[in-house]
Amino acid sequence: MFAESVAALLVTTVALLWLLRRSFLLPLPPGPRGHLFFGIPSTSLKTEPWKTYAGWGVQYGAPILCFRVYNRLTIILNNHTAAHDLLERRAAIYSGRPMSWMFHVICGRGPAVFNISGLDPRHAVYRRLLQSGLGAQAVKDYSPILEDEIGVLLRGLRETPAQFERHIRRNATAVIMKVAFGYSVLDDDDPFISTADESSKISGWAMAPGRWIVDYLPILRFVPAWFPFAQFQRQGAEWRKTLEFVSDVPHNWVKAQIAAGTNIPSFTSRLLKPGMSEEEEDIVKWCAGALYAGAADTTVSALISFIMLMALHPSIQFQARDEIDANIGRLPRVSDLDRLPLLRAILKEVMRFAPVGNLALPHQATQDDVYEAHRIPAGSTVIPNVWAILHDPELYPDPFVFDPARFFSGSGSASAGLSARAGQPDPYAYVWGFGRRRCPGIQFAEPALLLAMACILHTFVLQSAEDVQVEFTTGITSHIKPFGVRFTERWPDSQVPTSKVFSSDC
Ligand code: HEM
Repeated sequence: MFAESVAALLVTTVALLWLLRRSFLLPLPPGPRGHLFFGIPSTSLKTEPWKTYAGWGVQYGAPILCFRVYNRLTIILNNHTAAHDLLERRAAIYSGRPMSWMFHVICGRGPAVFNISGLDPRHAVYRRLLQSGLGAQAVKDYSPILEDEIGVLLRGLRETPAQFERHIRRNATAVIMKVAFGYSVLDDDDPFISTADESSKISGWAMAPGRWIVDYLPILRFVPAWFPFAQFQRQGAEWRKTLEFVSDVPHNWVKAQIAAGTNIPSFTSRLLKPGMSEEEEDIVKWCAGALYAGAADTTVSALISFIMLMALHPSIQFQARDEIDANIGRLPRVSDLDRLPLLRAILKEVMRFAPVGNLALPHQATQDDVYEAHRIPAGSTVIPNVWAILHDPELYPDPFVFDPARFFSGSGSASAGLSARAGQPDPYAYVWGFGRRRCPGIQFAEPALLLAMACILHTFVLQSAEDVQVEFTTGITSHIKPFGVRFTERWPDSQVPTSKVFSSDC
């Protein structure tokens, strides 16, 4: 008996040692190692880093890469299998967010939905509230808001088409401010319009790898702002004010409206209950703020890409317009969208060709792990290279060709002339992110985008110069760099009364 116990102990010890040895001795995934102390210079990641990562994938012949900036490790997942295996199948240990001392602590954004760790109990509460507030039923309730705001958008495009970006941005902000807070954006100078754009830029700057010394030496967060080298404290304090404006002002505005009995139903007013604890109210505030932060810049990027790509591809534009004319025959409404399969395929192709988030958002490994004989240490930042996946020629032949037929197998006039390439993987598996951090706004974003797309094509013909070079901006969300698009009205005033075209009742 004694001998058996000793043998069992020995076997267990050897097995444990073997396992430990295996994971400690396994190499990190391949990738550029850079300088012994500094690692990779962060300046090399300033412009379109997704292309740099894809290039490294070819150079090192591996779909999963590793590099270091100072003392922080980043793992890049350059293909769909690695992204799926780690971020979906092992979501339990890949749902963290990398700590950004600059953004989370100095700018005060730690508790935000986007930033909170997947292990924090608040994460599950946030997700539950967002899913119920953005689910199919909620979207039905918000349809009148979408339809009303489309009227304002079309009017703006008609009056000052050259400013189409400004109109699109106004529309995205107005919709989400109404949904989240019941707040009406009345004019283009509303502070929430410019702040949406600014907040998104601040998030990108504050989380840029290698930019803030405090991210690599967190002890520096205690250095006072007046200290000569503490520029990060001064900049952080300024950004904090802008970001707090976005979360606190509308929340307090809803509370004041409720107290005065003048509130209109919104995500926030539905969730705020008398006698709520401070903690519960704080959760509501961060969730509503996440609607604004999640929706405002992303939908702008997708819609602007759509407009530019339609202007560059008139034959696809006209087929989509024919589908709208044949299946609906008037200004579309939310309830009509299921009758526009070609338009949905176009949206998928816009999001594949010009992804809104080329690197989604970074996840963090919360435990040591081993993948394909490589070690992934706990605490590593894990980035899915969505751009590389969506431009992988094995998944999407001729990936740099804009071709909605990849996702359209319909028949009839709308499909005439489209190449028979349907059946390529649905880009929605990647463009919305992965696992437990996947975008909770999908059910809201898709109809909002489709409605705007359908109404724009119903109302205007879009044209651009032919020799335009499509280029992209770098940021958490990426945009096609703007070029001129001409909007020609399909229904001159004399034929269709304005109120008929632009009212949501028609
Ligand atoms: C074109 C539109 C949109 C795209 C492409 C998009 C894409 C994404 C992506 C890639 C992520 C990160 C997922 C990950 O970490 O794996 C994300 C997260 C998120 N999105 Fe969206 N999104 C869009 C619209 C929206 C809208 C309309 C809302 C809300 C109304 C929203 C709310 C959020 C929130 C709250 C998160 C954070 C989830 C978390 O960290 O747990 N998004 N989105």
